[in-house]
Amino acid sequence: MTEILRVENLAKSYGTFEAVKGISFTVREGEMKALIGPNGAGKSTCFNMLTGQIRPTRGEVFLDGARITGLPPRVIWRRGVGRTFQITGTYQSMTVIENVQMALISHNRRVFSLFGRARALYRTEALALLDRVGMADQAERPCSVLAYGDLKKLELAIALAHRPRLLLMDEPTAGMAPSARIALMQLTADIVTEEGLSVLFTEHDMDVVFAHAHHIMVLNRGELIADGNAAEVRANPQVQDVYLGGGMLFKEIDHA
Ligand SMILES: Nc1ncnc2c1ncn2[C@@H]1O[C@H](COP(=O)(O)OP(=O)(O)OP(=O)(O)O)[C@@H](O)[C@H]1O
Repeated sequence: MTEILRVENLAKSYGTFEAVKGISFTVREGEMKALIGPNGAGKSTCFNMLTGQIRPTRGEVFLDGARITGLPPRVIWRRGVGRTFQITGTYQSMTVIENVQMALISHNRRVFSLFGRARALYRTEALALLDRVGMADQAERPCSVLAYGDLKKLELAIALAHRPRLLLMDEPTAGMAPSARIALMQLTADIVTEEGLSVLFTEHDMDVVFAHAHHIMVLNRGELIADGNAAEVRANPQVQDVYLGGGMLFKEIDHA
C-alpha cells in the first residue's frame, strides 16, 4: 500500500514541558489507523501539528512525499488533509444540503451568495454526498433539528466534500449511543474502502477502536509506545501497564 502520511521525530514543547516527544509513524492509502492513549497523552497536540494548527518544535511531516511541516492550516487542508472535530461545526441556521453545498463551494473556491445562485450550485454533488452517508432523505431539514448522530454523519459528508486524501477524526463517536458509534464507524470504514482515502482517528471507546482500526498507535506521556495491529497492541507489555495501571478498558480489549 502507498504511504500517504509520514511523520518523523515530531515533537512539541510548551516551555520546558514536552507534550509530544519525537514520534515517528506512517499512514498508508486505504488505512484506518487509531491513535489512542490516556487523557493528556498528546493526541490533540499531535493532530494539531499534522493540520498546521500547532507548529512543531522539531520533526517533519510529509504528505504524499511532500514536506508540509509548519505550513498554514489552510494550505495543508488544500493539500488534502481534512478533519472532523468532537464538537460538530455545522451552520445551524442552514439546511442539511446547504451545509454540504457551502463546503463544495469553498472546495471549488467559488464566491458565494446565499441569496443568489448558491442555492443551485453543486446541488447534485451535495445530494450524492448526503446519499453516501445515508442522509439524502434529510437534505431539506434545518440542521438545528437534527439528532446528534445525524449531525456527525453530516459532518462526515462535509469533510468528504473537500476530497481529502487523509481525514483526521477527533473522537468521532464521542457523545453517541453505543449502537450509533458502531454504525458511524462502519460507514466510515466502508467509505475508506470504496474511496481509497485514509483515516487517522482518536477514540476513547476501545470497542470502536478494536472493531474498526487496521492499525493502532498508543501514545503515553508524549511517547509512542506501540504501533501495530490489534493483537500486537494487546500483547504489548507497556500498553498493558498503561491501561491496567489506569484501571481502564482491559476488559473491553479482551472481548474485542
Ligand atoms: N497550550 C498548552 N500549553 C501548555 N500545555 C499544554 C497546552 N496544550 C496541551 N498541553 C499539555 O500537553 C499535554 C498533552 O495534551 P493533549 O491535549 O495533546 O492530550 P490528549 O491526549 O489530546 O488528551 P485528551 O484525551 O484529554 O484530549 C497535556 O499534559 C496538556 O496539559
